[in-house]
Amino acid sequence: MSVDVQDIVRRFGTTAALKGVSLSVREGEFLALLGPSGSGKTTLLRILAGLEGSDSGTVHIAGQDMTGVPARERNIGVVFQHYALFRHMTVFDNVAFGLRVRRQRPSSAEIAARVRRLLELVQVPELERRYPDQISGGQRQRVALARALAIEPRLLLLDEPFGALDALVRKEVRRWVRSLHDSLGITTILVTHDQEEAMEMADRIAVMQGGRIVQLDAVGALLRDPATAFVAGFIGEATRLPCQVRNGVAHFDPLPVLPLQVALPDGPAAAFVRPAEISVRHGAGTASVRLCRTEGEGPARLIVQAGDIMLDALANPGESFEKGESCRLSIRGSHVFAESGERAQGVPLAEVMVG
Ligand SMILES: Nc1ncnc2c1ncn2[C@@H]1O[C@H](COP(=O)(O)OP(=O)(O)OP(=O)(O)O)[C@@H](O)[C@H]1O
Repeated sequence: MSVDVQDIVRRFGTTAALKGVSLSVREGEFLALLGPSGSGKTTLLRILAGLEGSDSGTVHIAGQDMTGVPARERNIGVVFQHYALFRHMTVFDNVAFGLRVRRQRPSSAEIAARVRRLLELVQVPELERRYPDQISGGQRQRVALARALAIEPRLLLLDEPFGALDALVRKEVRRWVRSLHDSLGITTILVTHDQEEAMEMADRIAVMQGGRIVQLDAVGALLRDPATAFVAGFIGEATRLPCQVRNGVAHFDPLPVLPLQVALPDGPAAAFVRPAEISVRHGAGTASVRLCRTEGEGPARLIVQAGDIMLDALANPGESFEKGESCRLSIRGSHVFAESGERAQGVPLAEVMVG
């Protein structure tokens, strides 16, 4: 089902948790709400679920206005990180719960058949008689998901559902949730502050900052074309380099980095440079290699110190550096933001001259 949010505002006392959020989620889409702590992700999710009201704005689900529709009538499955299973109920009873409290309660045989199908689906059929504290964290998340799916929701809301899992299990469970989404086709919204998780799971990502959505795009577009300096720094790896623009050239002084051609007005700016955009060469220079780490077959990852700034960089394939080695730096490209918010691509001056 599609979700359409228009201009939602939500205040808690003097705190504006949401400052006018609009969002359209397509039917069958997997969308992530990604942002730092306090950016309003959970508040938005709770408003969609009907667990929280808004001061103004509207929510439509499948074209239906949700104003005044209580949570239990929205037919939405919700999984929270701390939405613990009922401890005094078996796994079976936890999953059956949503069906038993329905106004039109299915027969016991129907409930049993559906619960068993769901436990098969989430791959824990053998656990139905266990209690929540007799199963692992990953299994608990699977059961919580089965419970959310039991009501055959038209929309699935996941609020940091993998946060309590250790790194290895988290990776496995999130791949599995994505493939489950692909086979069931339920529109899904995931709240997370983990960009790797959002990038791995979602079709599109809504980046939130300070109660607003600052950009909504596919991962590739967020990396290629960040709308604001915040997005450029928050999505993907990038080093922020302060610079001064003078006559269309960004100078990094006092850093030993070659200036870039940039179409921005004169004044202070910030360049966001990804590791692959930094070229490090052997040779006496004013930068030095602090760390050189080889990972598998890819190029070595470097941390290079230039003045007070540490830059993440990649070595050329096959090349490695000694710790402490002096080196020369140049930047192949970057996203540059003026203080006014204006943005431009920074390109090497040499290339401009050659081109
Ligand atoms: N019930 C509440 N009472 C008062 N303030 C609240 C309440 N709920 C949220 N807030 C405030 O609203 C803002 C947004 O909170 P929200 O939980 O939506 O952020 P979040 O992006 O989900 O953060 P996190 O990643 O830490 O969960 C925060 O400043 C928070 O302190």
